[in-house]
Amino acid sequence: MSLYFSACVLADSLYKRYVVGAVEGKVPDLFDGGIRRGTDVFKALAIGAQAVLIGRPAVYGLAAKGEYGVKRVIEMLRDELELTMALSGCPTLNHISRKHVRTKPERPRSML
Ligand SMILES: Cc1cc2nc3c(=O)[nH]c(=O)nc-3n(C[C@H](O)[C@H](O)[C@H](O)COP(=O)(O)O)c2cc1C
Repeated sequence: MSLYFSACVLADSLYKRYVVGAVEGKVPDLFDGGIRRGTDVFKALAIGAQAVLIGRPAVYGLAAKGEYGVKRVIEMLRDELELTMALSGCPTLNHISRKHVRTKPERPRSML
């Protein structure tokens, strides 16, 4: 996700303008691809997604431990997301916002 996320945040204004802007709430804004941990879910929601999709992590869980493995993958993502929310001061999903993530150009300012 970090590479994927870098691409996303660098294109953040384009994403907002042409994706979120274009659909204008007419269709759900789903983030698909590269979700591997709860922090990835948090970042996707912060840049405007309403939900995320997972593909390979569920398949990996299935291959390792069958139905239980898929359940564990989802539990781990949820637990990591909840921890990230707690550490970020977000009591609910609605509290996650764009101000919780920084793009590469914004980074030096945040380090002052
Ligand atoms: C086993 C498997 C089958 C998939 N089949 C389809 C498909 O039939 N049509 C489709 O549009 N995407 C399909 N995908 C792509 C997923 O919907 C998703 O876009 C992709 O896995 C990226 O998410 P990930 O990084 O979490 O794997 C498939 C992915 C996997 C792993």
